[in-house]
Amino acid sequence: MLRSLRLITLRRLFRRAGKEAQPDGNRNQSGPEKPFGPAWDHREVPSTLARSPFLLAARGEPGPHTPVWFMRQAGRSLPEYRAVREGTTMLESCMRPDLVVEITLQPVRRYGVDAAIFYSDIVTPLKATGFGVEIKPGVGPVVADPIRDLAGVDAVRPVTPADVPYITESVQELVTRLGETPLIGFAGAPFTVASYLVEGGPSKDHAKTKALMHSDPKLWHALADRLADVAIAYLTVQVEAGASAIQLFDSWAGGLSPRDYERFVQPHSAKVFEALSAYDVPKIHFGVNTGELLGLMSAAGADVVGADWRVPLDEAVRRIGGKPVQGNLDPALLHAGWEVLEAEIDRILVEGQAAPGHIFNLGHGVPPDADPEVLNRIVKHVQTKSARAAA
Ligand SMILES: Cc1c2[nH]c(c1CCC(=O)O)Cc1[nH]c(c(CCC(=O)O)c1C)Cc1[nH]c(c(CCC(=O)O)c1C)Cc1[nH]c(c(C)c1CCC(=O)O)C2
Repeated sequence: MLRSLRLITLRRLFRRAGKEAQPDGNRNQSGPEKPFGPAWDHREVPSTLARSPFLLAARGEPGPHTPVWFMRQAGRSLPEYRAVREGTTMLESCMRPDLVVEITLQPVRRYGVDAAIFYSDIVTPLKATGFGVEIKPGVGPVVADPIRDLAGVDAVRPVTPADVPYITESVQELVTRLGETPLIGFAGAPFTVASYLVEGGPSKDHAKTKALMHSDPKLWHALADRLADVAIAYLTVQVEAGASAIQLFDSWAGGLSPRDYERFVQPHSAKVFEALSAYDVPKIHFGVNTGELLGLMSAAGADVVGADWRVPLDEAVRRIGGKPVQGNLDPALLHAGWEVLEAEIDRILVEGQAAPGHIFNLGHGVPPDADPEVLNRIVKHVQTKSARAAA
């Protein structure tokens, strides 16, 4: 019954988008020059979570349309977020399942994105073990005692499920509420989290962190190895509670040379991916300004690699070895007007066809001043423009 209802809904969606099967079953009329991959067999309706557009693309399989979600889709750009967050600090809000569930669902409700991302932060698991970290509004994570020695490393420890009952509870509730929309769990990668812990807060050049790597490699590797364990523990809690995919954010790795990345960072991120391979969930890896690192980040063990706007998406696909790709609209263009945006989106959709699966996203997070109406229009455009003809 449910299955046939979904079939009808999907057929209606196809029709609304003006998509009819072509003789070769391989093309919709309104798309750009190149076809959007192989025809999608409508008899294989994604009636389960496993066949949702996001999970199909992440596994490199064809689906009904190119899935779309946004990094930082939950957050200050949404008035409903600002309303529920009033009077609560960021890290407090992460410990309240009622708020976590509501905030995670807000962009799904508003935009109909193809995936939800768990509302939390990369420093939540540190805070949960009593580590001295706060999130300063408009600034980011700030650490009371920056790490300088092995005693500092010992203050960092992975969470156990008993430390974070609110994470398990929030994920379980979300998975129930989201139904066929996948929930992405996430963690900060060892380098990006280490940068906050060594610098004491946000940094543009990561100078202290880089100096530490080279001057005291033993201490660096001890810290990065511990942070790999932190990420593994945090991701494991989310996956055990029902998250369908994970994303490891190495947002600031783009500040490193490939040589330093390979020596000081890749083994630790690889440890995280290796541990998570025990679960049947796609693993996404993302960083900003990582054009020169895409191959190495892919080789760390990701199933899907995210790219920012600095590398054309088809070139990114080549660099990551032909894996599924995520990206890569420049968030700055959210303010450039619809005509510009539409052309960019269409170009990205075409370039994304170089990959066995493409997940549409921004090249970095939604800025706080983004217009939700613009994001809504992007979602609808990606989903209709990329809709594949039924076979
Ligand atoms: C580097 C990093 C952090 N946190 C995160 C990263 C990696 C992703 C990236 O590169 O953006 C990850 C993160 N942080 C947040 C999410 C939630 C889900 C989502 O993407 O919608 C995710 C996935 C919520 C958040 N994390 C934060 C906010 C804003 C806090 C608020 O609303 O008060 C949100 C919604 C705080 C935070 N936390 C951090 C920063 C830089 C900031 C912004 C500080 C500011 O500008 O105020 C550290």
